[in-house]
Amino acid sequence: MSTVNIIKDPDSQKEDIPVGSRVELRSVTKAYANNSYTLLNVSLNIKKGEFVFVTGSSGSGKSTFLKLLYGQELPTQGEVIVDDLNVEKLRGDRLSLLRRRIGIVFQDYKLIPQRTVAENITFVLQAQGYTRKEIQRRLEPTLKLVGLLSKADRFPDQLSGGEQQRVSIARAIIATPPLILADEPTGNLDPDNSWQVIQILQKLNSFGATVIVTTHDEQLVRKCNHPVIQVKNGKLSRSY
Ligand SMILES: Nc1ncnc2c1ncn2[C@@H]1O[C@H](COP(=O)(O)OP(=O)(O)OP(=O)(O)O)[C@@H](O)[C@H]1O
Repeated sequence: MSTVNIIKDPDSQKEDIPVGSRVELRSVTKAYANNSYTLLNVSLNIKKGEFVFVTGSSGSGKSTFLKLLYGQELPTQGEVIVDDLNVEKLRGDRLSLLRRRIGIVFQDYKLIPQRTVAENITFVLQAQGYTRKEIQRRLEPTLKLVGLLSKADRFPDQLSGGEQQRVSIARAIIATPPLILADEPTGNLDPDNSWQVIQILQKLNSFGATVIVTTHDEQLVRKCNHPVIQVKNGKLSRSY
């Protein structure tokens, strides 16, 4: 397992991102209770440090794929591996530790309305027992990276949608996770804001994080030169 380094230089997060995670699906089938199957016997590898898009029509299974990676859903059959960990076998503390190594970004931001930008971003670190000093040390470079240094004291309803999504990215990455999962992060954004979000994710990827982004936005996918995993009829097919 790669180690999570600590942010040292406020002007450069490059040293802070650990070596990215490796992801593997081995003959995975996922069937929900009232449903035939969403994924059927799929195998897939995503290497450390890759940036991949996941596309597919509504209901095809994109979110399910991400949920399997962070243990929100368990496979009906097969194995889901993140780094050297079999996600299904993790329980309690070990599952929490895996989740600390994964930054998750959602389409609807999931910010706490009564808390400021800074509080939203640092809330998780507080819950994880980071010292106040360490939290402060991480906050500024993270705000800088997402372009929100001047808005740390605002509340979510005082921000645009694009800014809110950047807060949610900051929250996902402040602990410098080696794996970033973004589920339709641009689904509520206009093209300019979408592009900003993708550029931030690309920057984190250039620092070493493995990044997996689900999207419906074919234009965005075409604009970037990243591998694409298409989810269709229970299968995952990779473009390269
Ligand atoms: N908790 C659940 N219980 C039962 N069925 C579910 C559950 N979650 C998802 N499904 C079903 O699994 C299929 C895949 O859902 P999923 O959310 O992964 O698709 P998606 O590709 O992310 O869709 P969208 O693009 O609309 O977000 C759908 O048919 C959905 O109804």
